[in-house]
Amino acid sequence: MLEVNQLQKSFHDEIVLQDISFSGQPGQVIHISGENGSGKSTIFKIIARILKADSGEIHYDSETTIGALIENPGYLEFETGLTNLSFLAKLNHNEDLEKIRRLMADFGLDPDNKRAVSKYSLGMRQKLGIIQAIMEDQNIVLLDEPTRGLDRASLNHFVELVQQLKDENKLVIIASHDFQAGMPYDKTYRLIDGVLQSEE
Ligand SMILES: Nc1ncnc2c1ncn2[C@@H]1O[C@H](COP(=O)(O)OP(=O)(O)OP(=O)(O)O)[C@@H](O)[C@H]1O
Repeated sequence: MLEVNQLQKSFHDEIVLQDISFSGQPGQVIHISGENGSGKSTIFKIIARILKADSGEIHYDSETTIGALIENPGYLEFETGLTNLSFLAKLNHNEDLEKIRRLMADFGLDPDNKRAVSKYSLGMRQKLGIIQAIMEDQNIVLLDEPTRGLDRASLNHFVELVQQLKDENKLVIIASHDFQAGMPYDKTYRLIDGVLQSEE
């Protein structure tokens, strides 16, 4: 479903990705760990086609949709969380308001709360970002440091959410510094010096 072959990427003279190859299938959960600046976000940006690799190839089916939480997504700061998510889904003509409301409520965000996103905490913003990456039933879900700022209950819900995505046959790829206990990982990699090392 996703094939990543021999990606290379440099910024100016700095080689960030030397040789990145891996593949993922529907229903798999993949973890990529690595230190700050090792290139995790760069891999996601290339898969999401925000950034071009210097060489190498990415293959996925033409009907595949990608959801992504990468770095700090921008929002309409003076609007509510629900308005923001609904707006983003409408841009793709793919709004399922009931689903958005349910995803928010399940994650402890009251969809009817009138608080503007500018007043959201880091964890609340992360939840919006995670919901945005899955609310349109995307087939491949890329989550970059998704658990930043999440409290214990939200972490537990996140683990359940990833299991649900797996059960729904999504391919979920998570990048983070550390290993989250209880996650249903099928493959784990460590990104070191621009190369992915399998941890199995
Ligand atoms: N647009 C860019 N221009 C120049 N250098 C960049 C650019 N994007 C990333 N880099 C550099 O590439 C390296 C990898 O960055 P990247 O954000 O992919 O790492 P990361 O593993 O996601 O880091 P973190 O864990 O801190 O989020 C860093 O040295 C960064 O400074």
